[in-house]
Amino acid sequence: MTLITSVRLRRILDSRGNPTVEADVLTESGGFGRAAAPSGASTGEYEAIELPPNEAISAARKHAVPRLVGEVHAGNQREVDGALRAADGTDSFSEIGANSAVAISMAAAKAGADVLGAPLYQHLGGTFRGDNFPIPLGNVVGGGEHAKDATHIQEFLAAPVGAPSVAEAVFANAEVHAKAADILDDRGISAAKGDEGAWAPAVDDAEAFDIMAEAVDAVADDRGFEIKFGLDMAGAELFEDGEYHYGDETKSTDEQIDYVAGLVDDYDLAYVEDPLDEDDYEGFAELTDRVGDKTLICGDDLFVTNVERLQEGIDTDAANSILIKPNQIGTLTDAFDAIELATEHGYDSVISHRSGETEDTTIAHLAVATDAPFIKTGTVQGERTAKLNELIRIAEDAV
Ligand SMILES: O=C(O)[C@@H](CO)OP(=O)(O)O
Ligand SMILES: [Mg+2]
Repeated sequence: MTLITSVRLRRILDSRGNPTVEADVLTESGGFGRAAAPSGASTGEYEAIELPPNEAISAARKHAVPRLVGEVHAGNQREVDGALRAADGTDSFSEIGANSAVAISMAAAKAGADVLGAPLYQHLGGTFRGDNFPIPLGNVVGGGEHAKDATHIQEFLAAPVGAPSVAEAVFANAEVHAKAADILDDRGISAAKGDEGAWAPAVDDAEAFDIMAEAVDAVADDRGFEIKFGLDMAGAELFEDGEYHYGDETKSTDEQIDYVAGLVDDYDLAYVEDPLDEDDYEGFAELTDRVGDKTLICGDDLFVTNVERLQEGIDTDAANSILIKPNQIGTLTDAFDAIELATEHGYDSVISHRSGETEDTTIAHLAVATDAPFIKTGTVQGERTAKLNELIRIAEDAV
């Protein structure tokens, strides 16, 4: 029934206006799935390789499509992803591109779900999934690699930890985003938007903390549930020649650890992603030892959704949370394996978008299917709301 009979690949636009890979997968019994690859700007050094879409498409047509069509079943994700790995032959998908691989992997999953007539989250997670929903971490203010002349810290994220439902959480994050605009306005600060729709004002990081604290408190009061905030520091982007650079100011690794530990206490941060460089397991471990009982210390560029890098983190107590980006590793199978390993060791998984996105909603389904406690997929802007609105629909059983 789910034998793959056709794989089509094309270039479409992503939210930055760059071309990306979209895949259509068809099965013997007429099941259809379509998915597109996202793309990062602050990419980790150890991520799977994204090729220029033209190259990724022609290489996948040559090497992968013949191993899929008439050969594997869309309903058997490990078989599909195994064929993609075999077709590529490298650890990093440098032959067919992680962008082709992830688009095909996700499209096959959707085709498998279509044959069953089941929503994707149920196909991926089984019938007992769909009652628990992730808390959405929403990017409200930011800069770094996602916006010029804005904050050094890449993302200030609203975290509606007390929201009674996923819909309430999604609406609360949008309100925090709107409240931050009001506060900026009151202070006479104009702000463009960064790649993910967050405000990108030319303020220093200290002022951004102030604005976030005020915005989340105001919306929490109004809504009547707890809203905290967190950060993606994208530490690897700040780190150069052995120091962390904040414009003209620099911090040594020890100073950076003290700084982040102080921020966790001062602002009661719910979440800190990539506080340190992507090679610094030791620094991560020290910070986790100091504040890991009060906040999530999450590895993005540190782990790159890779089970070997995650295992090293587990062995060294480097963090207590992992960011999961399917395109960082290339297939849904690999992403699932990372989530399972994380869960087994008490790490919280945060399923994540990329700064370059499409209307694809796979990550919303992945989060529900795996019972992930968090999802990071923006606050406003169509390619972000596509996932947030899909979560609301899943909660209502309306997908
Ligand atoms: O660093 C991150 O977590 C992501 C998404 O917010 O950014 P990018 O996709 O640019 O790597
Ligand atoms: Mg990150």
